[in-house]
Amino acid sequence: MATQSEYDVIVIGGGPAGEVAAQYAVAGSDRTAVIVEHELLGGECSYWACMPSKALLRPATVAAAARAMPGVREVVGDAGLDVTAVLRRRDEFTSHHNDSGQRSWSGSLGIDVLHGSAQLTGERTVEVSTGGHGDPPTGTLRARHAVVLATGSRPAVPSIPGLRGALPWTSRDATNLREVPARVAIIGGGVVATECATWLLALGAREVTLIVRGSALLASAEPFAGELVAGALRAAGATVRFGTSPTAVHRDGPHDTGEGRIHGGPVTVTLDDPARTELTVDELIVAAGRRPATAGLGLAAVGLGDDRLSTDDRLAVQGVPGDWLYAIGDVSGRAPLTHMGKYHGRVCGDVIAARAESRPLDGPRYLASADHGRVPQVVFTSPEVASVGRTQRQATADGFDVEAVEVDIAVAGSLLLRDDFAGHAKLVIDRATDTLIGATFVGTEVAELVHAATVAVAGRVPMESLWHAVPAYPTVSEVWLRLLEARRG
Ligand SMILES: Cc1cc2nc3c(=O)[nH]c(=O)nc-3n(C[C@H](O)[C@H](O)[C@H](O)COP(=O)(O)OP(=O)(O)OC[C@H]3O[C@@H](n4cnc5c(N)ncnc54)[C@H](O)[C@@H]3O)c2cc1C
Ligand SMILES: NC(=O)c1ccc[n+]([C@@H]2O[C@H](COP(=O)([O-])OP(=O)(O)OC[C@H]3O[C@@H](n4cnc5c(N)ncnc54)[C@H](O)[C@@H]3O)[C@@H](O)[C@H]2O)c1
Repeated sequence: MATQSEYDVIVIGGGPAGEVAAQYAVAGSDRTAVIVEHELLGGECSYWACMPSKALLRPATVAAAARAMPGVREVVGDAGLDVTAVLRRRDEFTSHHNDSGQRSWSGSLGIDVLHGSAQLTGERTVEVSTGGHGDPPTGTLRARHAVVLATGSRPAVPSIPGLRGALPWTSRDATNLREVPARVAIIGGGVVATECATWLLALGAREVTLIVRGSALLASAEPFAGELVAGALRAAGATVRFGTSPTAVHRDGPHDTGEGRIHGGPVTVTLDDPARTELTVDELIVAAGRRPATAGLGLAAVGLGDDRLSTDDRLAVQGVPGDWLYAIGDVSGRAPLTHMGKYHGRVCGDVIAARAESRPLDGPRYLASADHGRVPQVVFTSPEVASVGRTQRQATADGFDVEAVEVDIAVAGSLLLRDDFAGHAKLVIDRATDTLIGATFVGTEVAELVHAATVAVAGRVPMESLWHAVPAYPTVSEVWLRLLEARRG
């Protein structure tokens, strides 16, 4: 059990959001904090999500760039990736699922870490079971100032007959794969599905089929993003089936062989198309979204009626008086991205510190305003999709009178990067204020382009001023000039 039972701040969940909240809540003070974590300190992001997925994707990007470059392609040839070496590097990125580095970090800040499952039992009171959920509690902690819920999210598994019993892969298996299935079907057409299809093809999967119930990949992005990613996945050998969902799943001999290993015999997926098409694959991956991890958190004990949390912009949970309960990161139901969870952690930690010291919460520092129309995201497919703020469709739905401008990315910098560079960019401009409210870039390695757009959106920089932000030559950022020129006509 903990070295003490009373802390200034108790954080439930030691993912990126929880860690940062604890750090900011105690920074420069003698306040005490504990993080209760039932798996590994560092959370989903470090061991099963961002880190392993990006470690699997980067070698494919580098190999494709090398193969596209005369003078280099003659040296690298057509050979596929060295799968063993890629997986070894992936395992280094996830610290072989050893969180001692994270624990040293928290120790260096004076933050205690308690291994166990936590649940709320009343105001400022948290019960911890060191065994797991459902086990008898092993201790009760009390928070003097705040309890922060940072429990993340869980994959949603649709109720399709036979699906759960077939022991399909979730993103945890796909990011921690130990063997590459030759034939794979993926349920979903969102971020996990498209990134996962990209690395599976690069690692040598022979048949990859995306089963997409809607009519687009990456449906919440600008439509051209999903179209370009679908085209690239098909060119790499994937099959993308739109407008269809599985109606039944059957597996011969499902067997829990462990994370990232093929879970039994062949899987047959029946689709709801008129032909009742059956796909037979070696592994099925569920990438159908994620749900906030609120189950078993004891929300009813603090008067919350259901399992959905809603927070104000100080990240305090609404419906709980006294400003002692906060929710951040994926569990908050706000943008489910690591950088946004860490941002919540910074805002929430600062709010807790100010309230503990009876300081006024003046100024924008204490409000998580970036959640509203200013969220950046990069989808690390090939091509990448980098975006911030609202799409044209979202902006119109939100009542903005918008102007959109778009161009292909074909500038000196992009041609220098790759002879075959292909990409597209779009700006969404609010006519009333003449400021940028959304931007999307699709193309090879456009990830680093998005922060300039984020600065313009967050800073409400007038379009007129952007004209004087001169992009260096020759860089892919010259696309900004092309966009502004296209707008001038
Ligand atoms: C495959 C994949 C790839 C992704 N790639 C990216 C990316 O490239 N960039 C990006 O920004 N985002 C990415 N994401 C999203 C990102 O992983 C999440 O947004 C991020 O992990 C959320 O952080 P968090 O701290 O809110 O939750 P988590 O990282 O989920 O951490 C929550 C922690 O709480 C613990 N916990 C839960 N309940 C309890 C309890 N009752 N008691 C004690 N501990 C508990 C869990 O064990 C976990 O460690 C990806 C997601 C997936 C699935
Ligand atoms: N690079 C990144 O930033 C990154 C990478 C991976 C994941 N993530 C985060 O993780 C979250 C989860 O990703 P995701 O891809 O699982 O979710 P998503 O919401 O992006 O996509 C879910 C997909 O599953 C489909 N779907 C949902 N329910 C279904 C059902 N019952 N039957 C068939 N299809 C169904 C949806 O139509 C959609 O295509 C995302 O919100 C994203 O923020 C981020």
